[in-house]
Amino acid sequence: MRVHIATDHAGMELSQYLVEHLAADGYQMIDHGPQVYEAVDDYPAFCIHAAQAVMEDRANGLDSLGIVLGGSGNGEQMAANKVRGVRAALAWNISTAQLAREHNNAQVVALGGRQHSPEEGLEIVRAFLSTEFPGDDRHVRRINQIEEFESTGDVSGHLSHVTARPYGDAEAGA
Ligand SMILES: O=C[C@H](O)[C@H](O)[C@H](O)COP(=O)(O)O
Repeated sequence: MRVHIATDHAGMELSQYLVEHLAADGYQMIDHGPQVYEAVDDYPAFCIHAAQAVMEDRANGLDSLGIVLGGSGNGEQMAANKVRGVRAALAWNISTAQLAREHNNAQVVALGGRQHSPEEGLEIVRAFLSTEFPGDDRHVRRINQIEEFESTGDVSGHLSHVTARPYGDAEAGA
């Protein structure tokens, strides 16, 4: 399996550790940088580039996955999720990594390099990469609703499930 990985300065140590160990596991690792440490570099372009590469591979029939890293993983997840079709999940333990695949069919995992030891980060990423999406109907249905909104900007067809009730100050002003 091909794996695209990107980081910023805050995730570089983890990124290098993951590239080395995942390549030894047999994954085809594509490193989208940065290649040189710069303490003030910015995560969006690196992460977006890696996420785009995942989607390009998938459009060509490859089941590639992606890893985006930073200090928290938050901004990296946000950036990756701006790429059309990407479902990027922030994982902070093995369970959330597995659930990102099992329930959300995430193609990209985000991790915070400042939140985990390299060894722990590797185990979280291994859990993500080795878990399949079983395709349960309820999860497919929910993913389809996200994709519907992404392509149409509208989820009103599902609004029968949604209520918005004002409480507190909002109730007084309603
Ligand atoms: O969500 C963003 C990431 O955690 C970044 O890696 C982080 O904001 C970088 O922080 P700093 O520029 O203070 O090293």
